Amino acid sequence: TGTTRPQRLLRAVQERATRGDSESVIAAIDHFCRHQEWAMNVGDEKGFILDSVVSEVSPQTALELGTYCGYSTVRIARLLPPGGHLITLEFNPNYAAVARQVIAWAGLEDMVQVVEGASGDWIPHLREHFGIESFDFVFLDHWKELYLPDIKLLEECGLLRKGTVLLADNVVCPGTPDYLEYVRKSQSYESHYFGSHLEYTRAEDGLEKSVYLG
Ligand SMILES: O=C(NC/C=C/[C@H]1O[C@@H](n2cnc3c(NCCO)ncnc32)[C@H](O)[C@@H]1O)c1cc(-c2ccc(F)cc2)cc(O)c1O
Ligand SMILES: [Mg+2]
Repeated sequence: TGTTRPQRLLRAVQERATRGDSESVIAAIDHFCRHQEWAMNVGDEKGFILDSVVSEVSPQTALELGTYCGYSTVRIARLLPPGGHLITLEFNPNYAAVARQVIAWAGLEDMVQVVEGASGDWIPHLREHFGIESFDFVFLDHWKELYLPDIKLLEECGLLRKGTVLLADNVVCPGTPDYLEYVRKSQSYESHYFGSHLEYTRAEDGLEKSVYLG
């Protein structure tokens, strides 16, 4: 019973990054994934696109589906405006435990709430539990076949408002065909594809940005 990859990723952060310096945490994870072990973080190339969308939206309320080790959580939280807050849902307790430590190492624990549990169970309770009216920004990076059911649930729960920006990872690799068809065909969304590459590789992948029109 050795360590898990997320635990080895966390150790790389604690050994290489400076406490409280979110840029060094991001760099340490990218270094680990390029030179030690590949891991399914959004990565630096797609991460740069994520940064630009988060900076443009400057969300007061943000939601992430699928925390994993907290890499994209740190990328988003470091760019939140004053008073901004990010809720990230993660149903694997071991991943959640690693993510909390990565987020704390980056010094961003005050802006982030890691919620342990399944998105389908939690989304209907976010308003009552966290006093959220609606989300300004949603990052989707959990199981790919759940992107579509989860945004439909967000719609039904009234957690999207005119102008809410959804950003979805992996719409090419592994791919999210039903989600893509829905947001690109629906009159309720204005969608745009940002071509890029699968994290730390030369394979094609990209992010889909979809603005909810109400
Ligand atoms: O599969 C990928 N991501 C999945 C992420 C899952 C994380 O999200 C958590 N999670 C899952 N479902 C839920 C849920 N709700 C569902 C339960 O109700 N509620 C809350 N949290 C959830 C998991 O516990 C993980 O922490 C992926 C693959 C490749 C890839 C590409 C090419 C390859 F060759 C290999 C791999 C690249 C990527 O960027 C990828 O994101
Ligand atoms: Mg991903």
